[in-house]
Amino acid sequence: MAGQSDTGRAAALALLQGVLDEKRLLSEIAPDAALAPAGKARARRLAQTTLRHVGRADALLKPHLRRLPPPVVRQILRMAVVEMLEEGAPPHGVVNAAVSLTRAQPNMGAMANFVNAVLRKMGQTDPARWNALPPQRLPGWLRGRLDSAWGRKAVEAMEAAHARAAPLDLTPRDGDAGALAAATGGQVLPTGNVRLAGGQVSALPGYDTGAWWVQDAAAALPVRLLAPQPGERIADLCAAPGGKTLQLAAAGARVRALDISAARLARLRENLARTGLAADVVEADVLTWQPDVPLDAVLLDAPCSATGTIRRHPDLPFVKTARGIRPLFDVQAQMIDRALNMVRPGGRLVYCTCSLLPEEGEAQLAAALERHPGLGLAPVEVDVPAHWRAPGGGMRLRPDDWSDIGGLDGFFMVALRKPG
Ligand SMILES: C[S@@+](CC[C@H](N)C(=O)[O-])C[C@H]1O[C@@H](n2cnc3c(N)ncnc32)[C@H](O)[C@@H]1O
Repeated sequence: MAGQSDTGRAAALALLQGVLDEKRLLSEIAPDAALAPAGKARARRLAQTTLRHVGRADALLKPHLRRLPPPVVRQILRMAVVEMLEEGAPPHGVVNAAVSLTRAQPNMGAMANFVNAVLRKMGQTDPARWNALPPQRLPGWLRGRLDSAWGRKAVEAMEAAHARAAPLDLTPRDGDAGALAAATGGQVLPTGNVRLAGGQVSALPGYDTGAWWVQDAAAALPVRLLAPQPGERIADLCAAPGGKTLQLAAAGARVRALDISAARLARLRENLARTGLAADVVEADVLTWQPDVPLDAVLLDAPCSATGTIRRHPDLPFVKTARGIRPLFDVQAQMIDRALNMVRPGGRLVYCTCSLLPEEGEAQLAAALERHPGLGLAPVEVDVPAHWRAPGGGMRLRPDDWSDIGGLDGFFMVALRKPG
């Protein structure tokens, strides 16, 4: 009978096939229902670690493959190499598990000896050789764009950042990062978040009472730029699953949290319930919705390529394409125009995207300023490193920033003021 770890490997293999062979995002692949929560988490972790290092595994495997094996066998080999060399799992167990997994695949029994022979050689690899392999490269289309935007050195630094899993950042509901750090054993970040190495979220102190929520330090900054005041009417457009809604509500604003996705809004409602915070939840399309009265401020966290989140979503580079992303640029511009329509004269708009592409950040800002004469940059009171400030206004954050303390998501954000 298969043990939990074998079942976990089979589930991880299914996730890898979904991403690498079927070009589906991990979030779109239902986890194996037969697995216990810990097994699901392990399968996801193994799949994600493999995705972060596929390029390095291929570099080691290449001399041993006279021709490419069938896709399923290729994924088994890649996963086993990463388990042995990146995770440091004992080769004997990994090789045996990979051979069993190969035998369990339809019509792949004859490949079992080949898998065994290749992986036995891989198991003898000097760890120093693995560690010396360069980080996995981004796909050509994305690498080219980032290279022309930020330069080759920056791209290599971002690739190195993508090889590392993201830490766990928490936002305290009461703003007291010091107390939360003391309770959880975490580190206070300059953004007012608390950083932990990882761990089971629901087991951390304060989870049940909703004393905090999980939110990358970079993702917590747009609300700080908006500087919500108690009683202000603020719409959080594209709100789900609601990290920014929670920040706005915790600041005492009267929040309308709007999103087009009912499934994602269900998660937002759960987050509100857990933290005991209040917002008016609206399922609607930003491109058609209009508030009944003009708003003091709007936060627009627009749908984007999400290329700033590759550290936590290593599946993205294998699934997203330049062609798939391009239509979003127009949507973002339309959303900015709609959002400005919702704000009262003198009101604020914060626009942000978790993207590394200037088309979704700096270029959107420049075009919006051109389309809307009188629209101005709002003063930014947040204390951030000078190099985060983008030359044309707003802030540019990259995953290779803060490399000594675990990095942060890539983002562009800007605060704008509508003419009075
Ligand atoms: C970047 S995510 C938002 C993350 C969220 N602001 C947070 O901090 O948790 C973008 C969201 O935009 C929503 N969305 C996409 N197109 C939309 C539209 N036309 N109208 C409203 N929401 C939309 C998606 O459902 C998704 O939840």
